[in-house]
Amino acid sequence: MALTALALPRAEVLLEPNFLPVDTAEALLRELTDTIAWRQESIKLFGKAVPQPRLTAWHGDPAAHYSYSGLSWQPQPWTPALQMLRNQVEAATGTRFNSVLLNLYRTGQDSMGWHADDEPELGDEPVIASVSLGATRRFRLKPRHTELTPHEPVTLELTSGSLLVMRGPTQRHWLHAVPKTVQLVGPRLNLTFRRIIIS
Ligand SMILES: O=C(O)CCC(=O)C(=O)O
Ligand SMILES: [Fe+2]
Repeated sequence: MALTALALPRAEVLLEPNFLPVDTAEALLRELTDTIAWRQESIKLFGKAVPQPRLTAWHGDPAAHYSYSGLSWQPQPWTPALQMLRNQVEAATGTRFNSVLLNLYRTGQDSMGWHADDEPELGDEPVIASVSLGATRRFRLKPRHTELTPHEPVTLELTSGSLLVMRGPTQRHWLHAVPKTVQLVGPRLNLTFRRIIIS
């Protein structure tokens, strides 16, 4: 299997559903769930601290500082498991990454709202490589400006072991989200590998 491009205007989105074997994904899910120092961060909304509906962790090279949703992140060091996965993702994408954001969606009530990964630290056309482990969740994409990019929202089912890559102008022209679901789903762990531009 290889990365396959989706036919979307003003975007480069590629998907490889079976990037990791099922048992590898299962073992990695268990190891990361148990060993990562998960935190529930809060974001300021209208001056009020609102806990994010998911757990997060940030690992990377020491120089890869990052701000995300108004939060400032100092990366934790690479663990052997994260380092090994980074090597595989770099080989599959032909891109170097210096950090990874981990998100743990504990239940169907955990989610991520509409956003683009367009922070200045990521540069003009960032490559974001996203590995999913555990429960299948819906990943939605929609144009930022429907006049410029007329297209219906797109829904992908991100299964355990899948690799999704967003690159080129995707973050400039599209938003993405992981909506809540009322279905009874187990935990899902997502890792987005990124390259922070170190100034
Ligand atoms: O969980 C996902 O699939 C998406 C995560 C995401 O968009 C992000 O970390 O910026
Ligand atoms: Fe994102």
